[in-house]
Amino acid sequence: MNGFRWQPEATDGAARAGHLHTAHGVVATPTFMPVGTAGTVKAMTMDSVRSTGAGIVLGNTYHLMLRPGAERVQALGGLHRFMDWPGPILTDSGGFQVMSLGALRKLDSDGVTFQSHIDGSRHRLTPERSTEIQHMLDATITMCFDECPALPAETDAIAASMRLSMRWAARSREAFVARDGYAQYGIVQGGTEPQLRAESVRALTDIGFEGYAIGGLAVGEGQALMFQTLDGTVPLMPADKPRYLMGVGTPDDLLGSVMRGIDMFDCVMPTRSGRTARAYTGFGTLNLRNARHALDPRPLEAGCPCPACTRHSRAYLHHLFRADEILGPMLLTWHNLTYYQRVMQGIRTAILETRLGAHAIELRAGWAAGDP
Ligand SMILES: CNc1nc2c(CC[C@H]3O[C@@H](OC)[C@@H]4OC(C)(C)O[C@@H]43)c3nc(N)[nH]c(=O)c3cc2[nH]1
Repeated sequence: MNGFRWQPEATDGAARAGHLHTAHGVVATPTFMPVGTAGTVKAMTMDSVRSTGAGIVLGNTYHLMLRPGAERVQALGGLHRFMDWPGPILTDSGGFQVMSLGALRKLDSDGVTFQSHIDGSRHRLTPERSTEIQHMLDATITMCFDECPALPAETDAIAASMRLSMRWAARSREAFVARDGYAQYGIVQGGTEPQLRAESVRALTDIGFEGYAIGGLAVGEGQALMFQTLDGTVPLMPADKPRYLMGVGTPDDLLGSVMRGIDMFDCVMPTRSGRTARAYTGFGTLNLRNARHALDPRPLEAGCPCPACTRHSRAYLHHLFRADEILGPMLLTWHNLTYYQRVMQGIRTAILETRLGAHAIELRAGWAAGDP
């Protein structure tokens, strides 16, 4: 019996609330996973990440294999000890980053050869090597090595790419070393084509994984097409396993995706925006570099428990960004991650109380209202 399991708790329509039990602790779902690409959630200490309410953080094969190197992280005790994060860690398999970051790359049916965007050195990733690297990192949740095709693309190109990813999923599963409380997720591909998505779900469930991700989305297709693809794909996925939508998204994306049956999310938005003075709040987003904040003594968001909101004013945050002070990105990243966790906690409570529909209307009204 693998100690890893997703325990359902309540449903409201297609939305689910539950607990993910792993070797590194239990996490409530739906959950938002802060992105810790190179072994750090940028501008945050692990204590501050924990204080936002985050349960799982993300790491990444591509970045860590290039620097400091998977063998070094393993020699130092694995990623949990390296970054001092005792909770669960999910690592992405690197394929997506090679396609979006690798300087030069050659894709073949066996894997991908690429040049590091850091120093130009040559590397190769295959399903076996990606799975081995994630094992060396001691990832709690390992992702299959896949190819995420750029959209829009011809249907036959999407089909060929999905079928390659399914062959790579089988090889990733073969290479996976099962351990109690650890998991490997398959990644559903197929672009926005319902039949191809259905074929991909069948291929992955035939192999059998502890969880299933939906990949190939949040690549510019837009929210309507993303939701339409979820509507056709999620009902085909195993109901008793966790569902992870990769790379998503804005708070509105999270709400609509939870309502369509998604349990897990990752997105660089709250952290990347925190470094560029964009604040996420219950009344929409705010650009703190804007001059209108220069003399505003109010907290960024009334009721937010984060240090930026409990100890400082908008005027101070505005000053920090105008002065290019490191504390600006630190405080605003802390705020944005806190806000994302509060959104997920509010959605989770609404599911437990079977009032997600009403809660969704309240959230959307707040986002539309703008700054009070
Ligand atoms: C933003 N939209 C988006 N991201 C996607 C990802 C990667 C998600 C990773 O990329 C970073 O977000 C840009 C995150 O930070 C690290 C830690 C690098 O990992 C996260 C995907 N990954 C795989 N393996 N397969 C996919 O089909 C896929 C689709 C995505 N769509």
